[in-house]
Amino acid sequence: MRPTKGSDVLFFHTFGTKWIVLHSFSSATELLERRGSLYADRPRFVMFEEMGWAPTLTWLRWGPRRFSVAIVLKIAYGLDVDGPQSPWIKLAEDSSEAVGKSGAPASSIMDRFPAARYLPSWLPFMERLRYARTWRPAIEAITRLPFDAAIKLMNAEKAEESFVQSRMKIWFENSRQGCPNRFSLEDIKGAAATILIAGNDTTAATVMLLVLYLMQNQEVQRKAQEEIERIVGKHRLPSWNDIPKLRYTNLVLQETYRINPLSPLGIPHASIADDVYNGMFIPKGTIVYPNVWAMMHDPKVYSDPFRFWPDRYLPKEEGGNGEPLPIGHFGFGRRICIGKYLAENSLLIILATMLATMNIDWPLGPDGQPTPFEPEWSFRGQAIVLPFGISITSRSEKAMAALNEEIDALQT
Ligand code: HEM
Repeated sequence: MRPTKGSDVLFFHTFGTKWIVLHSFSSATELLERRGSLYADRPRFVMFEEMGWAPTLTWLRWGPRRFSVAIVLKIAYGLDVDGPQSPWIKLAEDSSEAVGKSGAPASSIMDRFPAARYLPSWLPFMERLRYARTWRPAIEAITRLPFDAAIKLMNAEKAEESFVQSRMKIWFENSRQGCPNRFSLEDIKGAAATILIAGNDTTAATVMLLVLYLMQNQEVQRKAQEEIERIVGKHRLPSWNDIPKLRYTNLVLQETYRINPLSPLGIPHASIADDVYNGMFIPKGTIVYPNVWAMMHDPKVYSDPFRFWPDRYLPKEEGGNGEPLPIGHFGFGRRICIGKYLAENSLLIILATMLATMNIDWPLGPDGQPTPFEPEWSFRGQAIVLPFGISITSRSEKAMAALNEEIDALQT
């Protein structure tokens, strides 16, 4: 590979592995979207295999298993979370913890030298192998336990329509008729676990970011609340029909994606064949990281990029700066997040409901006044804000009554 001066692509070799990091929207769109079929593979995630992740869709190589993507959005198991003590909550929390702190995908010594997984884990430089082994039971539990519970419901003929149920029906029927199955039981388990993990963890982490930025930016919160009052009124909760009309609220979400993309370096792709980009030769098997963080904070695209300012996307005549909505936080091309519409809709209805029902402020200090503080972050793999204190007051009795009614209806 030969770099061109001032290139938006950084490349390097480490012990026989070729890497490129894409720093601009244009290089990421050209390679991962327009030439997407060439970059649809994943590198091998040896450390994640050690953690017990192997059958999970996000880490799968490109190939016939891709069929799962079309269907994985269906709700995974048909199981209920019956209250805050539900064992499924603890299970999901453990796996989130494991993912959140496992480091950037494909970046451990084992990913470079797969044989390193057989070295003793007590060696000082094998910290990530120790981490993988410590968390392996949590990953295995989330792959196995809800799946077993869904099968139990099926056997008792109590199962509701779910992803696992529909796939298992096909699997059993093919087996009964002696027809080959295009997917294995491990594929079904992995795809179902993906819904749970990829969906739960990312959405929850983004809700925490929304709360943080609303707390830190009181004027943005007021402006979004005014929009909710104008479109929804004060006497009911926002509904799905309101969502497309909540333009500023949507910009608050877009600005949250931009200012802190959860996967700052994306999830790496790998190239399937040799390619040439801007005179640069990219050999087959190169690991490709989109540097989403750099794209989202490029001062040539976003003025004052570290300022949380949803108005930046509004046209100039409306007091904004006409800047482009962020892309890349859900990935690129053929491996783009399949849950993006589900995630976006869930986040918008949560955000609109929070804005309608509560004022979010800094936590109160000993003097009873809102007291600003610096939140703490974890940047191991995902960029997530750690739990922090807030103060919440209800906005209107009617909105709170409507919220309580909804909660009661969910619990019965
Ligand atoms: C705010 C929420 C979310 C964010 C920021 C997010 C982000 C991402 C990113 C960056 C990727 C990698 C894309 C690439 O390689 O180019 C990805 C992949 C994926 N996401 Fe999400 N995601 C979110 C929610 C969800 C939800 C709700 C689901 C499922 C219900 C989901 C399922 C998946 C799956 C299955 C993949 C792997 C796709 C593949 O490898 O082909 N995600 N996501």
